[in-house]
Amino acid sequence: MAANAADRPESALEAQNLSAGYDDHNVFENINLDLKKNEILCLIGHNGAGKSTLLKVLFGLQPYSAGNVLLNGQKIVPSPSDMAGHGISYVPEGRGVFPGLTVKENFALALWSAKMTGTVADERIEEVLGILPKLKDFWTRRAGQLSGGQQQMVSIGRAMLCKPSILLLDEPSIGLAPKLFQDLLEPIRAVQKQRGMSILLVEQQVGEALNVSDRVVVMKSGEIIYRGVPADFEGDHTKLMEMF
Ligand SMILES: Nc1ncnc2c1ncn2[C@@H]1O[C@H](COP(=O)(O)OP(=O)(O)OP(=O)(O)O)[C@@H](O)[C@H]1O
Repeated sequence: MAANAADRPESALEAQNLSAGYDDHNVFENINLDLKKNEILCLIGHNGAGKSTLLKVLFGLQPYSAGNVLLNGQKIVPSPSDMAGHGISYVPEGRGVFPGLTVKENFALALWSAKMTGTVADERIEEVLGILPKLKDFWTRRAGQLSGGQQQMVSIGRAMLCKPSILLLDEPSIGLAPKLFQDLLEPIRAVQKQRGMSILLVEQQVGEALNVSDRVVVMKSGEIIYRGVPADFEGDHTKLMEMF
């Protein structure tokens, strides 16, 4: 019997036959990727495969030359401000915290730019500190003086302030030991399940990322060469790494 459309998980953010690149060179062509509601989809692949470019295109930071982007099944032309307005947060590779500001000030700036003030702002901060309580340990320190892992936590915490329905995370593990990365991912996974958030996680630390992902997609030289679930690898993610 054919699957009923109602049985299929709904799409949150979708790339349909998408082509994009830089200058006159396409990094990928006719890519199809569907981030479902309430899932963590892990996108992995070697350096230069096109993963960050795809994330940037989906958030509207980079144009595309062909295809469509769909948000909740509706065609859109993404722009960062519209995407933020739709409850989508993007955490770029390399953290992007304001180094001269304290963690508290980094959060205040994000709340101010999202036009959140007063008790709403206080509640959002409390909520994020509940998800990532370690932030309290360095709340009044300058972000630029924190370790890589602490800065990553600030960057992700800041992205969570607007209670995103979709989170685009570009290599949050960069510069982190596997244990620190695991410590960062676990509370995010917990809140993702609790709130029903969708996360597109670009990663190279495959083992840790697979532990918290629902599905996995492998990209190689601008093409998607594999789609599956972590259980396909029976805990041996080296099989997955051999693909790229
Ligand atoms: N701003 C840019 N201008 C021109 N080419 C770029 C630019 N950014 C990326 N590229 C090129 O696009 C291709 C894909 O890069 P991209 O950063 O998307 O790959 P990636 O899979 O995210 O790699 P990594 O894992 O190293 O971050 C690479 O060949 C890269 O050199």
